[in-house]
Amino acid sequence: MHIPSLNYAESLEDGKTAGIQILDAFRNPGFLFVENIPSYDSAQLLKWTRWFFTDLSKEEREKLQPNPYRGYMPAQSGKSSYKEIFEIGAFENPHNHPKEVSLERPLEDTNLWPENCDDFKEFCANFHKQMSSVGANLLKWLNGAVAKDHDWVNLFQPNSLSTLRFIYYPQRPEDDALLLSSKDGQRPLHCSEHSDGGFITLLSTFHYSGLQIKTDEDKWKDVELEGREGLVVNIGEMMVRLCAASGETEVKATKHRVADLGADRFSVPFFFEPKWSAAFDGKPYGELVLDHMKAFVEYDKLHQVIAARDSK
Ligand SMILES: O=C(O)CCC(=O)C(=O)O
Ligand SMILES: [Fe+2]
Repeated sequence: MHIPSLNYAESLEDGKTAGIQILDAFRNPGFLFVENIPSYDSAQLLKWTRWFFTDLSKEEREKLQPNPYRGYMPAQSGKSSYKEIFEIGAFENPHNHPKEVSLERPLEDTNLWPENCDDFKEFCANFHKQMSSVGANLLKWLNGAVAKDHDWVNLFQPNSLSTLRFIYYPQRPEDDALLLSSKDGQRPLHCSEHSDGGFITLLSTFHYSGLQIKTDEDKWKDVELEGREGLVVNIGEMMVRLCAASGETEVKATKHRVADLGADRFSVPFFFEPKWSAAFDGKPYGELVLDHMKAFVEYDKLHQVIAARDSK
C-alpha cells in the first residue's frame, strides 16, 4: 500500500500546512513518508550500516556489549524477531570508561564505539543530529495542528534520550525453531508484530521490502515505496497519549512487522524521544521508561543497575 507523503523542504516554508498533513497521516493509516529532506543521504547510511554488521568482525561487534543501555545486541535464534542491533544516543564519554553510568539517569548511558572508527563516529554524530532536527520539526508542525497552547518541543530539548538504532536482519540459521515450524505454512518474521512505544519513529528502509502495516480491517499490507528517497515515519504509544491530553484522540500507533523474505535486510530507525526530565503524569519521562523496561529481558544489565540503585 502507499502511505501519504510530506515534502520536507516545502514544509520548512509552510509549517501550518505540514501540520495538517502530518495529523491526517497519523490518524490514518498512522504512517507517513517524508521526502525531499536536504542532505539526507541513504546511500551513505547504508554504506556505514553494512560496514558495521558485515565488514567489522563478529568479535569486534561483541566487544561493544558491556554498557547497560547503549551498544550492541547479537541475534537470538528461536525468537519471534531475528536481528542484530547497534544503538547509540547523544551522550559521549570522553574518558572512555564503558561501565560507568549515572545511577540517577541510567538512560543517559554513553556510547560505545569500535576501535579506530573516527569516520563512522563522525557520520553517526551528524546523522543523529540530522534526525533530531527532522524529528523536532515534525513535532513542531504537529504541535501547531493539535495543541497550540502547549510547547511540546520544549519536552524534547536539550539532551533528548533519542536513539539511533542500526538493525541487521540476517537469514535465520537452518535449525532455527521458528524457521522449521514455518515450513508448515506460517510465514516467519524478521521482526514480530508491535507498535512503537515512544513518540516519533523515523525509519530508513533503503530499497528493502518486508515492512508491513496492519490496516483497520486487521489485514497486513506491504509498505510500497518504489525506490523513493526518504523516511518512513510513524508514532508510538506515548505520542498517542501526548495528543490525547490535548483532545486529539484519532491518531494511532499503528501495528507493524517485518516479513522474513529469506534474504539479509538492513534498516535504521531513529526513535525521537524527550529529555529525561520532561514531566509526564507527574514523573520524569526517564523514570517512566525505566519502569516500562522492566518487562524486557534484553535490558538485563539496566535492571541490575536499577536494582543496585533502588537497594541503596
Ligand atoms: O526494520 C524495519 O523496517 C522496522 C523496524 C521497527 O519497526 C522497529 O525497530 O521498531
Ligand atoms: Fe517499530
